[in-house]
Amino acid sequence: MTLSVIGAGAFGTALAISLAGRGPVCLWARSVEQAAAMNASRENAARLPGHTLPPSLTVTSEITVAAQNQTLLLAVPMQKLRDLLLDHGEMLRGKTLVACCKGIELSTGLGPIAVIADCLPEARSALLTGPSFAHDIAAGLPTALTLACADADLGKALQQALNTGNLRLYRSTDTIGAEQGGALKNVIAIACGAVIGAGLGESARAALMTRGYAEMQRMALALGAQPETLAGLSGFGDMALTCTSEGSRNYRLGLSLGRGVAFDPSVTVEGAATAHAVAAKARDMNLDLPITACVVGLLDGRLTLNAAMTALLTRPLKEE
Ligand SMILES: NC(=O)C1=CN([C@@H]2O[C@H](COP(=O)(O)OP(=O)(O)OC[C@H]3O[C@@H](n4cnc5c(N)ncnc54)[C@H](O)[C@@H]3O)[C@@H](O)[C@H]2O)C=CC1
Ligand SMILES: O=C(CO)COP(=O)(O)O
Repeated sequence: MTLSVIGAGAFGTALAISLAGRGPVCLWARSVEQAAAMNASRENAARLPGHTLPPSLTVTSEITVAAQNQTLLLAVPMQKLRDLLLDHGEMLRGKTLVACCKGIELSTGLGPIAVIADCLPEARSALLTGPSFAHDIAAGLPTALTLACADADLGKALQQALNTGNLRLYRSTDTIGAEQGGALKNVIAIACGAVIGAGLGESARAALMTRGYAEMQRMALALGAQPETLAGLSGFGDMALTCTSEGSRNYRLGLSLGRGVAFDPSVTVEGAATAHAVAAKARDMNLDLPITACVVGLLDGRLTLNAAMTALLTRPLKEE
């Protein structure tokens, strides 16, 4: 299987480095300058400094070159996925597209697989998601991810093609569960960061993770996900990583909210838009997601952290 990675951010570059250990990989950067700089320095200094690009990895800014390969990994932020698909629809039509983003589209409430189906119905799609920091993958450290694909045979082929020495892939046909787990855990990570940032303690964080997981299940199962998927790498696994590590940008945004300090708006934080998308969807579906609602209130500046904690602690007492 010949491979291209579309999007030369931290994650796209890390995946390309790992996959290049198996054979030639083409990495597409949208700017000519970035592609030239990466080819010259053999590093992605802007997004993933300190990791050398192997010789079998070529960087290009020509989508026609990247689209010569049949299987394309799409590693752009969730809110940019539709633009990418529409901008390059002619080139991507009929390809196998593996979404590598985590989130829910704000304008539609759709996850990555559904956005691909909406924009390019002829494309074959899959999702690669789970607990993994880009710098861990690029450093060759062990990671395990979920490869979700509704077409079981294609899923098996992709699992074989994308598994590398340090990247172990488990497959699933539950694309809804994988999409929802990867998206919703980022919202809970923001909440956990806020609690730690405000000095409310690790017991409070454990409570938020557990009740946050209950919220993730409530939404995902209502959409048709399987509970085992939520309990796997793409759900529980990624929540555990992102809610406990300062390596996570979502968690770091939460820390800033809890400490009352500014956060660099240029950093990709998927959970912010996703929290708003999920809260709107929960209203439409008549689902109660109190932690998500508090995260939205914090992000919008409508709620202080103390008010959010009071709102959560004074909810009616109920069975677990
Ligand atoms: N960084 C990480 O450790 C991990 C990231 N992810 C996911 O990967 C996705 C991408 O994140 P990162 O690579 O970390 O972000 P990043 O901020 O490092 O890079 C994003 C890249 O997307 C490109 N881009 C933005 N808009 C675009 C458009 N309209 N067309 C084409 N390219 C566009 C940017 O130029 C940039 O190269 C996110 O959904 C994230 O949740 C998943 C697992 C790990
Ligand atoms: O999804 C990730 C780890 O699995 C990356 O987390 P952040 O996007 O919060 O940095």
